[in-house]
Amino acid sequence: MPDTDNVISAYPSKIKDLSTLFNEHFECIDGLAEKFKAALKEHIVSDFFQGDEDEKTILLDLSNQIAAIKNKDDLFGVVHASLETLFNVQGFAIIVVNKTNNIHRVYEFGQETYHPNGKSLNDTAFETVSISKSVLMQLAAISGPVVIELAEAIDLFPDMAYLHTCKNKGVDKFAVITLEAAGDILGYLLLTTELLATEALRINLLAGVCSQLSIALSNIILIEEVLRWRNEMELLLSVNTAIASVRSTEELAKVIKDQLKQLLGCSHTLIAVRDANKHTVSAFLLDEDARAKAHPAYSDAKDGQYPLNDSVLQQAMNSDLPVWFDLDELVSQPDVPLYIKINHESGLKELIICRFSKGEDVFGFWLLYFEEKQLITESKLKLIQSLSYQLCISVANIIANQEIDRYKRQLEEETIYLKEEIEVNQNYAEIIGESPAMQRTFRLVTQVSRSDSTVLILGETGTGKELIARAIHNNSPRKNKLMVKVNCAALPANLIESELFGHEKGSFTGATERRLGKFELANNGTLFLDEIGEMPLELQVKLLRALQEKEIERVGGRGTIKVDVRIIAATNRDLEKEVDEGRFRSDLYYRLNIFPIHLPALRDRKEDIPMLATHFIHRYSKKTGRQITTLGNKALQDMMHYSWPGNIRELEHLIERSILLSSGDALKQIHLPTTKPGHIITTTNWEVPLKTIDENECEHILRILKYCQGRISGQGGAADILGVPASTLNSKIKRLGIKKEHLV
Ligand SMILES: Nc1ncnc2c1ncn2[C@@H]1O[C@H](COP(=O)(O)OP(=O)(O)OP(=O)(O)O)[C@@H](O)[C@H]1O
Repeated sequence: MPDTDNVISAYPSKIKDLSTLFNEHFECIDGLAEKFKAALKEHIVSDFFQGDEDEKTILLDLSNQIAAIKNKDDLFGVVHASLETLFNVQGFAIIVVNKTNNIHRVYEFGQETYHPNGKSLNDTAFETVSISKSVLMQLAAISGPVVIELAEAIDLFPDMAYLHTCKNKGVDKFAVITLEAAGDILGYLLLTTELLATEALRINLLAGVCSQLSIALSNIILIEEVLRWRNEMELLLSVNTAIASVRSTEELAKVIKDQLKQLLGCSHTLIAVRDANKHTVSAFLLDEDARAKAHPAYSDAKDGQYPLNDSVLQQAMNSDLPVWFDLDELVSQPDVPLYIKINHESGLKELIICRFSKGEDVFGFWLLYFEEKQLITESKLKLIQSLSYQLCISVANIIANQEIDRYKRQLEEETIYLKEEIEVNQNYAEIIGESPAMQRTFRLVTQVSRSDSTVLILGETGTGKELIARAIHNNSPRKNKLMVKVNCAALPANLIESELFGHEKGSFTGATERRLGKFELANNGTLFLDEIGEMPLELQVKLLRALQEKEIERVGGRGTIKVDVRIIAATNRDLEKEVDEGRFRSDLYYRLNIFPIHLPALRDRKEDIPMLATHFIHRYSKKTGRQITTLGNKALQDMMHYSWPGNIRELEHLIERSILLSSGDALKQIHLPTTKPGHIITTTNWEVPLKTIDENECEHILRILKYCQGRISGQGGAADILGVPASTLNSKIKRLGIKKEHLV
């Protein structure tokens, strides 16, 4: 109930004037004045009660409308309507303060909104702007409605379109009213002060509107939070499903590109994993869209190996939560890592790093770069953390799959070698030779086998260099590991490096998968470098380095890999001569020539021929199902007088062929080749071989086939030279039992 005396005393001059008038002119006015006073009092009281009732009704209406509000569009509609009706307000702004990382949303609403950057109302309403810490502090000092100058308000919120609109309209003062709910400051309402001056008596009404507004605002913030959370959960679920089905780095890169980057609003991401040495990390998954790609140092940075304990990674390694970095601050510190430097110089502002760990073991990191500052909210950090757990599992799976693939390939290759070894062991079960030269060789083999020394086996083709190499390996402490053979003459120069040292996926055209080199495959075993004299000069340097450092680097790889390999090299070239003529590096020659073994040519140990011949007759009789029990004297004599340019291999093949061409249980004849340049037949007791027409024909066809390297048809082919149609030659070949292997 208002105090009417006080109200009347608020109008003293008017009451005084009235009573003077009445005193002077009317005696009876005294009684009327009392009545007037009573009436006025009654009017003021009733007016007051009416106003109070209106406000209550308005607030009740407002509260009903506010209760139905679901989003900020509804809120602006209702608040605008009530402010306009109650206070004739044309425009207002609501600033919602989000304390996390000083991110603030400014919701503006006004007519004819003007924006300094020429943006329209649709662009500016609800825009998100960041507010400096000092402004925040000034705002926090506001408790009730305060009046500030327009210039002051623009200083606080230079980008607020609403203020610029007001400036255009000539408004020079503003009221700032704090919006609070349950003791928390939600934000601020900005209005013109004109309203406060003219509606001074309705300040309570304004406070009522503001408290309703605060409730609605806090509801909207909660609804928004729930919706955002629900959206994030949905996205997280779909990303999780996508990540769960990822099997390769390519698939992972696609999920990151198509879903994660958009979800997190980051410029690019990178996954780094720990290297085999366990002290450094290097890139595992690079982002194709990395801004720093144009940076001159990008290629160095991308291929770099970074210590796990560098100033940046160390912090992420020690934190269970994602760690947030300001790149401006980071680069001002000493020893800033190259990857930070190039990203900062490419305009990136912030970085979040999550660690990947299996239990206590940190095996990698996820780096997310942002182009703008202060866009990382607490909820985004939580989201990043949840995603990093999924990514961690996915990356661990990919690495495990790669390892399995690698082992599978290694196993496949090892199986090939083991099969070869079994075959070879069957072949090489016996090394035949009783000549003093071979006995000397056996002694050397026994001596060197026990050590890890590099062995260089020299000798003409077919003298048994590989056989001796296997004997050394099989008698060495490494015999339970592989002996891996590389034929340096059989590979194109550009492939030998990858054959020896392996390659990383994508290191050259055709390198579709990471591949182990022979060095790695022979780890803890023996590497047999056959035909070492054929190795290209440029690769000789790399081989020398590998032999000296005992470590190799894969083609396209980052960093070196330690290997423990025993080297046995062989050549039929005169390496000293090769060195003199500049085709073989002298330093590599000295590195290989630690323990040379010279294998004698067969012509220099003819005393071994009968034994070798018997050995091969047994082997091939068995193989062909024949029962050859005798070697004719003439056949033996022929062999003893032949020069054997192809050495034991030639002897072996000739015996096989002769067995095929013979009949009965005696091998009476060895089908030695006729004179060829360089193949001097040293037979002293020349005898005319008594051959059948078929045998002669067979020999002649074989000779021509060899000359044509097995080509039958076409110009210059065997049929062409022999002057018969290809079909005729084919049927002759069939009839005479000539096989491919006879051409060797
Ligand atoms: N002492 C030996 N006793 C039995 N067989 C032998 C002997 N020496 C070589 N051989 C046979 O000769 C064939 C060729 O031997 P090997 O491949 O070891 O020669 P190589 O010197 O390495 O030849 P290349 O220089 O052409 O590579 C083998 O199939 C093996 O059966």
